[in-house]
Amino acid sequence: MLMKTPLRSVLTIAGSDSSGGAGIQADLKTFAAHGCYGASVITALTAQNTQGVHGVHPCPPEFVAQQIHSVLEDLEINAIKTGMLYDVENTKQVVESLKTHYKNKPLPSLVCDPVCVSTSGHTLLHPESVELLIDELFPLATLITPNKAEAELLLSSRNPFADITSLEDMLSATEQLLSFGSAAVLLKGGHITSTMTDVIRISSGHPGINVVRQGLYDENMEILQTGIDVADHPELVVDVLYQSNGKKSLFVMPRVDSTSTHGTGCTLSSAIACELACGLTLEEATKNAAVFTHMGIEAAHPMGKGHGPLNHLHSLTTLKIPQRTLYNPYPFTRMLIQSTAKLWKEYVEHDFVKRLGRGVLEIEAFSHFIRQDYHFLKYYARAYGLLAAKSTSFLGIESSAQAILNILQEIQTHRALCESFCINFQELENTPEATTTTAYGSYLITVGLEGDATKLLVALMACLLGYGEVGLWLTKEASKENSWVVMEGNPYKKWIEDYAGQHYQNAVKIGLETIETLAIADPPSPARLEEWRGVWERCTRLERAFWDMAMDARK
Ligand SMILES: Cc1ncc(COP(=O)(O)O)c(N)n1
Repeated sequence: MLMKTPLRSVLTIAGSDSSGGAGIQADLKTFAAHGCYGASVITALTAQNTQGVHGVHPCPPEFVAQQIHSVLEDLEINAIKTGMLYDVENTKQVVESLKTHYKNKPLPSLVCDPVCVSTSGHTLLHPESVELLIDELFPLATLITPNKAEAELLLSSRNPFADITSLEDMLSATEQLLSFGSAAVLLKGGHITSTMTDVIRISSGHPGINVVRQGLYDENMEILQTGIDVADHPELVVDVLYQSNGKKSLFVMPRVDSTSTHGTGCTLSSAIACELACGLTLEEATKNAAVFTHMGIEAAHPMGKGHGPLNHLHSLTTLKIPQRTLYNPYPFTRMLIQSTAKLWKEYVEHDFVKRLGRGVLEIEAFSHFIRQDYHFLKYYARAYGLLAAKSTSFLGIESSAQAILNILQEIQTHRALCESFCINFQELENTPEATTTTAYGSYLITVGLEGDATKLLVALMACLLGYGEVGLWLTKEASKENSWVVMEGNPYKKWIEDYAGQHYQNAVKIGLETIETLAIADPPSPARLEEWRGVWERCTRLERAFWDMAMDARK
């Protein structure tokens, strides 16, 4: 018999959004994207679209009770999420049904998204229900996930003029919200702009606080650039998690400038419920769910005339979307680059590269580099051989074989280039291999021997992509008026042209397409993703070291 991993079931109790971006529809899509089975209890129907909510038709409370009963008496539910409850009757009913059903057994993880007002400004919870939500539902909840407006509304019911405008306000608001009785509070920072300075100030003022940097910042918490398309000083979104055991965490993400945010709160709370259903800790669940939601916004398609939905199914469908170039053509690769943005920039904009672009790079440095690169390419080709061995489709084998042929061609170019610099073939072959070359090359072989195809491709991409980036960057700079990059009379012109050329850029494109396909066909677990990030970072570091080595060879 086929062994199956247990399917986790998650229930959403929420309102229906006819336009499919928020509510029940967002929740079920998010459950599916997480590989969870989704059940749903509808509290109200809404007639809405990306421009607003045009009507609400609440479900009779008896029927809400009947739906909950039908689901819970039959299915084993591993986590529950509540969203729009709309009125006093239904809020009361949800609390009562949950209490009745779980009288003699533990309530599964309950994530309560206190949906009060839609992004478009429509009331989704009657004001009289707020007290009930606080007094009756929150004490049952594992987590509540208010945004700024919801937190202000909840707090104002006890304390007039609650106004949350800074990270400090957020911290004190979470503390007050926790006193309403849930086991934890996640206050979402989407409507409050923070900077890294704010995060540093808060974390130094609260020694116990855990800053989860989502892999976007280096150890010194400097703001980084991808070198491709991230602003110099990005505005941040910081979510604050406060647990009743006293643990406080900040989840720091760059702000995505997008109007495709309809359903963001529903998606985040649903993703957390799925992660909790799968047994993750609250902190891990929040971290993964925040990344999931962030990527959903990045991968969104413009839809409708107003605030369109995020892409709930980005992890399943990004590659199948015809015009992938709309916002972010390579989300997985971009995420890798962002995770090592500073290092990446140090590699592709290395002094070696800049001097080469100006045509003033010392011949000793280039000669050392080209000889070592010649040795390195042997490892590189062998690693692609391992990739072919790990491929299970002819397409995979073909693209690895093609990569090897490309490397063999690159070797020919190196030999010709060396001759033009008066280094003959024998001299090239006889050059001793430097430690840095061995370190990098043998690391690729090790990853190839021990890991899966995607991990090996991640290792190979740092070189493939980096050289492509260097070629394009220098060429683009050269085309500017009074550019610092000199092509005429530059002894390294041919080298630049080769990497900016169609042939090499085509190889880069194939590499990108392949890695995105692999990462989406077999979505990584958080642990596996972290491992891939580590491989990426190490290879980027080794690339930087390669050019450091060349610079050290100058007399
Ligand atoms: C049924 C339903 N549930 C929740 C929301 C909130 O979502 P948003 O804040 O994106 O409008 C909504 N608009 N409709």
